Order: sequence, then C-alpha cells, then structure tokens
Amino acid sequence: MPLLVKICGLSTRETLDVALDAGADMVGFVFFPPSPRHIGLEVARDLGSRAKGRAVKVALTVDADDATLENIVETLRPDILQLHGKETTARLRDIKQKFGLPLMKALPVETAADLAPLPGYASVADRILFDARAPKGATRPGGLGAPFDWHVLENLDLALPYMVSGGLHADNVAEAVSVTRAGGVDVSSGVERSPGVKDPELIRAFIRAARATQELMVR
Ligand SMILES: O=C(O)c1ccccc1N[C@@H]1O[C@H](COP(=O)(O)O)[C@@H](O)[C@H]1O
Repeated sequence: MPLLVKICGLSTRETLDVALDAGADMVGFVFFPPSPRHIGLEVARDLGSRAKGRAVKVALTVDADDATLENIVETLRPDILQLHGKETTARLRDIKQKFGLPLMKALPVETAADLAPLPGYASVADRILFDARAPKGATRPGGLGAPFDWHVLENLDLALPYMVSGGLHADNVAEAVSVTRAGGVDVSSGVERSPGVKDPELIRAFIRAARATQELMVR
C-alpha cells in the first residue's frame, strides 16, 4: 500500500493547487479559531469544491460541538473528520452516528503511557493520527512544528491504519516512517515559511521526500 501524504492547514487556492498538483493524497483544513491556519466557512466552501475528487478532504476540529461540525460538513463536504481535541470514545461514537463520516482521532504522544487510550479509540475511529503532545499552555494542541520520540511507536501492534505528524519536514520524514512504520504522514509547519503561510517549494519537497520512503512502509 502506498504511503498516504497529507498536507494540512491549507487556506488559499494557490497552495491548495500546489498540494493537489504535487500529488497529496489528503488535504487538511483547520477549523480552530486560535490557529493561524483557521479558515472560515466561505473559504471552506470554495476550497472544498476545488479539492473535490482530487484528494481526500480532511476537516480538522478541536472539541467542536454539533452545530460547528454541521456547518463544516455542509460547506467543506469533507471525506473524513480529524478530531484533534480531547474527544472521548463516547463523543466519537456520537459524531459518527450523527455525521456518518469516517473519523481520524489524533492522539497526543510524549511517552509510551500516552498510548493507553488506544484500544478505546481504535474501537470506533477509522484511523489514528499520532501527533506530538503540545506543551502545557500552548495555544493549540497541534501544528506547532515539534516532533515526538518516534521510538514510542516502534513496537506498536495496531490493526487500524495510522499516520504520524508533529515536526515533520522533507529531511526527517523518511526516518519517521522507518521507525514508526506508519501508513501515512501529515505535515503543516514543515511546509511553511511562517506560521500559517504555506511555501509551494516546501510542499513539493515534502511530497517528493515522502514518496521516496515508500519501500519502508508497512501499514
Ligand atoms: O495546524 C494547526 O494549527 C492545528 C491546530 C490545532 C490542532 C492541530 C493542528 N495541526 C495539526 O498538528 C499536526 C502537526 O503539525 P506540524 O506539522 O507539527 O505543524 C498535524 O496533524 C496538523 O494537522
């Protein structure tokens, strides 16, 4: 199975086109006002129709309520919801039942103890995203450009597909895949020139580097 490459935090037509033309499998849109990548619903509608059928559209939310999710689903028309907050297994079940969309649950990782909630999430999520745990007091739970210790996932035995994120860039993505055997990689800061401002060349370089890791991938 080919490695899935997700470019997250896209907020303009130009950079979305770069990601799509360079072959991104998944494109992520952030709906979290404190983030420099947050987009409003009208932009979501525009970018969503532009990406339709060209890549998997991912809506990233953080502990969003039903009304917020409803607006996002109605405008972006996502293919999958990325839940990047403290959503419980019960909340995942509820969201799945209400919206009928596949779910990718982000799990913050710093040490092996952070993997404890995995069995619960794996019983309802369709995919897991292992992301670096944000430091206390951070303004957002992800998208900070910091990696975690990938060796925490070294002996992971998970039936569900999983991706890794956190501080990835063109020069470290191969090692991240090699250590974690993840089936997908997700990047935001590593393809930006400043927070929220995507760089076309960095997007292309990341996708090229990720594609070159293909033979290391297991799941
Ligand atoms: O990108 C954001 O601003 C963001 C906000 C809130 C939750 C998650 C966010 N981004 C996700 O974080 C990881 C890692 O990003 P980075 O490459 O380290 O910047 C990735 O999954 C983003 O989708």
